[in-house]
Amino acid sequence: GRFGIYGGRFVSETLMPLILELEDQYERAKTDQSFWDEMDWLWKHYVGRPSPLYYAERLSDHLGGAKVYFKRDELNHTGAHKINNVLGQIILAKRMGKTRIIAETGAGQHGVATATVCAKFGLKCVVYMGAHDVERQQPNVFRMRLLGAEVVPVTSGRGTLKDAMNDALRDWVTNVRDTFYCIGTVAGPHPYPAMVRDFQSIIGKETKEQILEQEGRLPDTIIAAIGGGSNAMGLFYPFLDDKDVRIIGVEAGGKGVNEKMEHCASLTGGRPGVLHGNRTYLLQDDDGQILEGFSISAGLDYPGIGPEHAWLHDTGRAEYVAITDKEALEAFQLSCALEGIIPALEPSHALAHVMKIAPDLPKDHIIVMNMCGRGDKDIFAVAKHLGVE
Ligand SMILES: Cc1ncc(COP(=O)(O)O)c(/C=N/[C@H](C(=O)O)[C@@H](O)C(C)C)c1O
Repeated sequence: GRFGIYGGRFVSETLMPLILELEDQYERAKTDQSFWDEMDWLWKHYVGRPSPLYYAERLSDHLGGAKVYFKRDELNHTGAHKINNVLGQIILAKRMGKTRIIAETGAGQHGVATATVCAKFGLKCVVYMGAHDVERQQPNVFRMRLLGAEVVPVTSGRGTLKDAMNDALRDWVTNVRDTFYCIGTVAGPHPYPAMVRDFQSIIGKETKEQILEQEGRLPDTIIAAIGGGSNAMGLFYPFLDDKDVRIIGVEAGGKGVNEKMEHCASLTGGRPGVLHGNRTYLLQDDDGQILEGFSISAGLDYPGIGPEHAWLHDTGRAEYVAITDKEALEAFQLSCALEGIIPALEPSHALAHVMKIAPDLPKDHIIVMNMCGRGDKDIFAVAKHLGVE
């Protein structure tokens, strides 16, 4: 469960039996064809996979350089990539006889995906969400409740995602018998980061098939936004051994990566530490206190990053850059204007970096960007930022 010195399993003793049972279930499921048959059926008939690989022609012409493709995971059921992972974890939870699912959420997409799959399988669902995020992602809070989930606003700490994850872990320790913790990103104690990556890898597997079909070769650059890093790991993982494919992760630069730490660029502006059960890069002060971080996008507003990204960063296999709120808002508007696609603020960060690099790249350079979520949840927040009602 290690990626170099990153990853591992830093949990309280009371959780160990459950973590070991989960690891055993996952190891067995990995080679169990009936598990993947059930996943494939649900991905096709319930999620609507494969998601299209779409050539954004008008955007590419406007940028005047590389050919830009969007991997359209915003077209999945519930409007983001989160459901890819939730399906896998809940099938495992059912196999473990669990009847109550808990989850943390920030942007609410993971919460909505968890509530959705619980409604489909008739499982009880409790979602922990920072009070601040409850405010800025109201549409998703209402959707979760419509789907039958209990949404618990978290006011401990500063009432953000970090506190929601801590409260979810506390719930889990108290209810290990009937409860399964469905983690929304490639964080948490082993096996979560590897398991979430494996479920999200459907994104990269489809992309590889689709780009070979449409262009007859692999992309030159693949790029994705990073909160905890699950949509990025899902796109990147099937390409790690294709050394000619340049890999770029885009973190939330907030108001700018500076000493005021008003960002969530854990790799660019953080250092190694332990949080939520794994060792990775974290935003922390000199005493090791985890900082809140800042981003216009709730989905990237996480002061840590998946341990596998920390390793890809240190080994140089992937590059990691930071995009500010302002740059993300510009990309958000460009996607609407040129492609008729309202992106979530999260993938808007990846698009902002595409806008930076595409113009200077040759016309036959192929970029694939993960359009990991749609912007319905963000339109009121964006309207406020743009001063238009
Ligand atoms: C549309 C969309 N795009 C990207 C992300 C970033 O999460 P990763 O893909 O795991 O880096 C997110 C993250 N959403 C989480 C959530 O909905 O709970 C997030 O807020 C937390 C798990 C960090 C998202 O909603």
